[in-house]
Amino acid sequence: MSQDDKKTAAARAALAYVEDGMRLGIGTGSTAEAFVRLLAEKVGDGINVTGVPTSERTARLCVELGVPLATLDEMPRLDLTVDGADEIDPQLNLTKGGGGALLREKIVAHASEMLVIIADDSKLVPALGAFPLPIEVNPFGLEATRQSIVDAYTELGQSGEVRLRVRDGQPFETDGGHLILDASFGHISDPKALSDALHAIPGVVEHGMFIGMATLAVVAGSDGVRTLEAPQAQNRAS
Ligand SMILES: O=C[C@H](O)[C@H](O)[C@H](O)COP(=O)(O)O
Repeated sequence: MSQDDKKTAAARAALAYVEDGMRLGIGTGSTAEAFVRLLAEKVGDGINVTGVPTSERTARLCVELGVPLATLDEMPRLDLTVDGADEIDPQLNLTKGGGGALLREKIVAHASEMLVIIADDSKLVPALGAFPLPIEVNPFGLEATRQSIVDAYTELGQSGEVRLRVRDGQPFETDGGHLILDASFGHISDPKALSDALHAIPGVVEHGMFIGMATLAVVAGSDGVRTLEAPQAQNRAS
C-alpha cells in the first residue's frame, strides 16, 4: 500500500466521526486534503456540514469542491476537527506545522470538542523531536527570537540548531504574515517544559507541539486502519 493510499484510508475512516449538522474544523496538508475530497463526496450525497478551514490552501480546495465554509468568528465553537500531523507520540502529543499552518490549526483545534488526527503509520514516533519543531514567529526581532529559542533548548539540556524556513528562495510567510523557524534538537524529553519556555519568548507566536489536544488518531498502515485513543485529552471547547 502506498503512502498516499494509507493517507486516503485514514481519511476515509475518519469520515465515520462526521455527522449531519456538524460544525467541522478542516485541517491542512496532504492527508487533510484527502479528507476534504472524501468529505466533498459526502456533501454531494446530501450531508449538511459547515467547515472552518485552517489555511487559505484548505479554503481554496473546499471552495473548489463545494464544501460549505464559515469563518471561526461566525462559528466559534466546533464539534470536530480532522487534521493531519507530522509526528504522533504514544500519548497522542503531536508535532504539526510542516505545511506552515500550525497557528490556525491550533486555534481551530482549541475551539473544537474533538480533534481527530489522520495519518499514515510513518507519523508514529516513540517521542517527539525527530521532525524539526516548526515555531511561528513575528518577523520583528527575528534574530533575537531565534537566539532566545536556542537558549530555551540549551537550558533544557538540548543542543541543535534553529533555521529560518525558506521557500523558493524567500522566507516562508504564514497565512498570518509570520515567519517559521524550524528547530532541530532531537527528541524532546519534556514537551510541556519546552512549550512553556517557548511561550515565554515574546517573539514566538506559537509552536507546533500539540500537547494533550488530540482526542483520537486514526492511523493507516499496510495491515489496515487503527484508532488510537488519547490517555486524556484537554484544552478543548465543550
Ligand atoms: O502545517 C501543516 C500541518 O500541520 C499538516 O497537518 C502536517 O504538516 C501534516 O501534513 P501531511 O498530511 O501532508 O503529512
